[in-house]
Amino acid sequence: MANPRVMRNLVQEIDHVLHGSTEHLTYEVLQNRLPYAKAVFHETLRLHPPVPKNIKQAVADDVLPDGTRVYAGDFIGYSNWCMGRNKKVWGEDAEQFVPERWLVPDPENRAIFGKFKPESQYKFVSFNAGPRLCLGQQFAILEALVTTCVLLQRYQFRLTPDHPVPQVKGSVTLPMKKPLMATVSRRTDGPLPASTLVAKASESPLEAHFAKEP
Ligand code: HEM
Repeated sequence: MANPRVMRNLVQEIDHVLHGSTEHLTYEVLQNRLPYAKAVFHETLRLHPPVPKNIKQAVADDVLPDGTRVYAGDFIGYSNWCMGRNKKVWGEDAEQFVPERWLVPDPENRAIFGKFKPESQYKFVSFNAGPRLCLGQQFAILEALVTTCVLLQRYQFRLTPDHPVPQVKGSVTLPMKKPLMATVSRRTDGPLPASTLVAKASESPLEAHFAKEP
């Protein structure tokens, strides 16, 4: 809602793939045909991880990649909220909401927004990493995509005018301090026809994003 460009692209992808119906909302479609929606979900969790910090205990002596010694029994805390915003990890635009960072061109498929490119679980740690990776990760992604598709096919969401930047409370999870105030109205524009999609490759948001890269 705070990013009209992303919202427009998201609605266009959903309309283009699903044609205003939930009939085509299959597992295959959710996995492979909605790369932009998947990118928006991952970009949201990168900047707003529902588990924003964590603590682990070393089971054996070890040395971290930067040379720090760790001894069995030591506790190590880390903030994935900070990791998600770290420019050394995500680049200069780390604090910007840019779903395109999760997409690569897909010449075979010719999908308008390219192909979803997952990151290493040790870089994108919102679902933890390693042997104790979130067991529900794939389920959570599918659930989020289904909900996004169903809602955006039917409703339009707008932040109330002059909405302040939402603040979060410090907690084990990441609750908001105040409710997000929005206006929800039924969509009257119907599914956007494919002709309103990115007309020329040079106007593709994905290519525009890549064009910025050195
Ligand atoms: C956006 C949604 C979700 C996020 C961000 C998330 C994140 C996480 C994180 C960070 C952990 C690691 C906690 C730790 O041990 O330090 C975790 C563990 C786990 N999650 Fe999720 N989770 C999500 C949704 C789900 C769902 C929908 C399910 C089940 C259907 C689920 C099931 C589990 C289970 C069983 C574990 C424990 C895995 C283990 O310790 O081996 N999660 N999740």
